[in-house]
Amino acid sequence: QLSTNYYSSTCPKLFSTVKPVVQSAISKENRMGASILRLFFHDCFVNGCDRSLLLDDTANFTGEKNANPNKNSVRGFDVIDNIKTAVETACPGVVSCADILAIAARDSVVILGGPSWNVKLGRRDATTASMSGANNNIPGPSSNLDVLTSKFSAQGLSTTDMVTLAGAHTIGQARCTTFRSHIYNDTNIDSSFASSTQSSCPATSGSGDDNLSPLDPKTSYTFDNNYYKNLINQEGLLHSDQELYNNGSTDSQVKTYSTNPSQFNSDFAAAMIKMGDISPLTGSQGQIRKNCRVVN
Ligand code: HEM
Ligand SMILES: [Ca+2]
Ligand SMILES: [Ca+2]
Repeated sequence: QLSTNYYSSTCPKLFSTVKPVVQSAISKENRMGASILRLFFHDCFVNGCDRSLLLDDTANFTGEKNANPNKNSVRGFDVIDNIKTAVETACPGVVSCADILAIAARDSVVILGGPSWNVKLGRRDATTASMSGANNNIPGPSSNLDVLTSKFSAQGLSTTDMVTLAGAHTIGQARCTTFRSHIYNDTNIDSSFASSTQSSCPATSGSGDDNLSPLDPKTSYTFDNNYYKNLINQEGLLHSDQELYNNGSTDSQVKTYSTNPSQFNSDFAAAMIKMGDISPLTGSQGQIRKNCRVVN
């Protein structure tokens, strides 16, 4: 039902309106591309890619921003607002926030050197959100391979898709609280990587919880296949990262990607399209929000 040319007559300048806003946000702060890509994932796993995540909490509405996987963690909402403002100027009332984020996620990957793909469009925006869905559906950093597999499977994504999409951790940063246990307690970690990471993440819970470390230290701002090389070197930052290469069924795919960047790139593009297909609102469902943070 979604199509790549959905706005070709109603908003022909859509792509050329979105990309410069994404570009300037990344130029201002390199990390922002990663943050936008993650917004897409955390939204699509809760009621599909309906941008439930973008809705602000109000006195009588509880959204997803304060769910555990999102609180003090997801970021980039102001950039989505800036894109929406630019798109509303070009084509008022036509383009959904749902589609804007799908385009912005693609543009972020491209700007950081990753693959491109044709974004399917025609999604509409939710009028509801689900805090419990966010808490239950989005896998946490201490998940083992079985939990990761089942949370992706619940969204119609295969284990192969999961290993591919986890390659998004080739960019961006994580807070100490999300990897403390891995770097202090796990044994499937390179010892010098563990000690260097420990230097900015104190062992005691409550101290330095928000200190950041790069998910892929060597090429933190480049979308490449280096994440998989890290896993083979036992340099995954999160417990969940290293689970993908821990003598299990996904080891072979990690190995393939570590030596074959073009296969990773083409699989990543295909998997992003697949994730973007999760339960879209179409036709008369939902609405085209005027402001991505509030229901019309
Ligand atoms: C496989 C299961 C996954 C788990 C357990 C996981 C977990 C995490 C955690 C704990 C963080 C750090 C958050 C923080 O400290 O605030 C993070 C960051 C990130 N995740 Fe994932 N993630 C997964 C899959 C994905 C997928 C599928 C994508 C996108 C396709 C993605 C994109 C990102 C990005 C880009 C960042 C860095 C964000 C930034 O720097 O602002 N992750 N992830
Ligand atoms: Ca959603
Ligand atoms: Ca990288």
